[in-house]
Amino acid sequence: MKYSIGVDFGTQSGRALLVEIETGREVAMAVKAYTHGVMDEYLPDGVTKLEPDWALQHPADYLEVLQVTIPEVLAKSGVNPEDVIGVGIDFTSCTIIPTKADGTPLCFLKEFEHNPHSYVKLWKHHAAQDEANALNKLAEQNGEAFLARYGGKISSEWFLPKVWQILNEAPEIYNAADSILEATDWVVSQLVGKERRNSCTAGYKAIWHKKQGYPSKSFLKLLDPRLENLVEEKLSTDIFPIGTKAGEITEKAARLTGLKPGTAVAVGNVDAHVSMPAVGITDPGKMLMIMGTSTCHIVLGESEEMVPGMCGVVEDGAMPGYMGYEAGQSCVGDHFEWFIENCVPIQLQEEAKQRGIDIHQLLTEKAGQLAVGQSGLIALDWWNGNRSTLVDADLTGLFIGMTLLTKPEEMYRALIEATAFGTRTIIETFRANGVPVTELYAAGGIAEKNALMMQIYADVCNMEIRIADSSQTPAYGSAMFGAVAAGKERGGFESISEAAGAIGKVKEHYYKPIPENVAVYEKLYAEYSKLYDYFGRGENNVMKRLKNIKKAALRN
Ligand SMILES: Nc1ncnc2c1ncn2[C@@H]1O[C@H](COP(=O)(O)OP(=O)(O)O)[C@@H](O)[C@H]1O
Ligand SMILES: O=C(CO)[C@H](O)[C@H](O)COP(=O)(O)O
Repeated sequence: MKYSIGVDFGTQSGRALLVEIETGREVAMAVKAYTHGVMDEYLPDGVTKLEPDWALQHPADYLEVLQVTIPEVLAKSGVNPEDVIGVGIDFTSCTIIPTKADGTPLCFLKEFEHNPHSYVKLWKHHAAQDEANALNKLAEQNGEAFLARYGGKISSEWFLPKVWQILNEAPEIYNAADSILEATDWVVSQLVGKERRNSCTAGYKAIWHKKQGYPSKSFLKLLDPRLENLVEEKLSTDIFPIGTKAGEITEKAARLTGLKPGTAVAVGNVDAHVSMPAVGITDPGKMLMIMGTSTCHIVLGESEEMVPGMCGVVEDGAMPGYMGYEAGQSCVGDHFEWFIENCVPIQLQEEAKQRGIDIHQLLTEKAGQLAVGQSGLIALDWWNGNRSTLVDADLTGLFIGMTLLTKPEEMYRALIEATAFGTRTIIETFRANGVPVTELYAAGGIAEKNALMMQIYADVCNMEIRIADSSQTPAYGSAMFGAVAAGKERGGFESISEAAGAIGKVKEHYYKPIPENVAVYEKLYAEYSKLYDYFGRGENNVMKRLKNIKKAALRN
């Protein structure tokens, strides 16, 4: 038997999954929580305070994940490393890291360890909104064609606003960086000893196009004369398609991971996109929601359509041979996390403890006893801004309909429904703009853990939902890409579509819309849509004004 390992670098932790290639059997899994977690208040020195909307990570944590989880899956499974023929990596994105030419992250250097800009900017770092706004304004004025490929707006989560923020606020870091790259490519470089930038993050996050390349020098100069040579100075025009081999495990990486030197390593990928073949999707119209801290929506299309508010359309971005469309919601599980940390009374916490269940399970159980519409609540799912279709990180959350009788489980349910309405808005926007969405699939921690939530999504969207048959879908997808990198002759696959056909999998059980619920959700969705437009499209910018007042108050 031959095996492949997929390593999924999430928001809070990294996990490795060892897969038997022929059968798709998941043999062993290991998780390592990041030692430094998400740094959103202080640097590791404990004194350097971060401003609001920052979210950083420490690259040492990524190496630790490799060092801990790969030996662990080898030990747990008893598989001989000789029989592991491939490794694939996926990551959150856009998650970027400034490094020296030899790959050393700037935050590893003594001189920069107290400088926040030397660390990894995590996908949910939202402090480059000013740069994103300025970029969008100039791109629009200049008639830049790339803008439409990103739904009309470049998000503050993406590569260029984040890099520009470094330049604006810490030119010494910008100047010291020989390379600024996606964390997925950095980890791959640590395994194979050379930089191999992937087409997925280049396309979706760094405004790279297969035929047109990056934004022009003249546009970059218009943004800031110091950015004119950004591509030559900090990026690369050598972009490697997903589904190809980045290289092989070096002697150094072998010492770190316990793998054999020469093991094939796939070009890096993104947690969302890598999950498509894992559920067996290889053709257009089938939308996959990857639901966790945030949700990404990926769907394949035949033609390049310009969809307002999508995250991007990239040729070969998710599956070779197709246009890959991405949209997303910046905050899904994070809503529920916020809620359980801040809004759950002690009695409920005790009840969960006594019954030996998770507080999410308890709230879900109670929320499941409510009839649709019974709470009288609607929420706007913008606790971490709106990624699609408004592309605005400055929007914030909202509950409407609260009374003295409002219960925590009603609020929890309203948050679930809000995320479902957000997804429906995305689906309808795709459909209205020439990208068919005919089937719905879900993967990720939440799709597996929360049956009520999946039923609510089926009812709100009035679509059946099929669920990934792996609790580690991204890692499983990465293992498939690892097997493709190894190639057929070594016991892997010829192509990712062959792999998807052979071992892509969904559960037998799927969710079907319940007609009575669908009818009530139609009414609630109509109300949600009104609130969405009112607060999100400029009619009432109260959320932004409050944010400015807050920023001013924090400065004093
Ligand atoms: N039973 C549950 N129902 C809904 N959300 C949950 C449940 N359990 C955990 N979560 C949320 O799921 C998120 C974690 O999702 P997961 O897929 O495990 O991680 P990640 O997004 O980092 O890959 C957290 O934000 C947490 O609040
Ligand atoms: O933007 C994304 C992919 O393009 C994801 O939202 C981001 O990577 C975070 O993923 P997760 O919620 O699973 O931690």
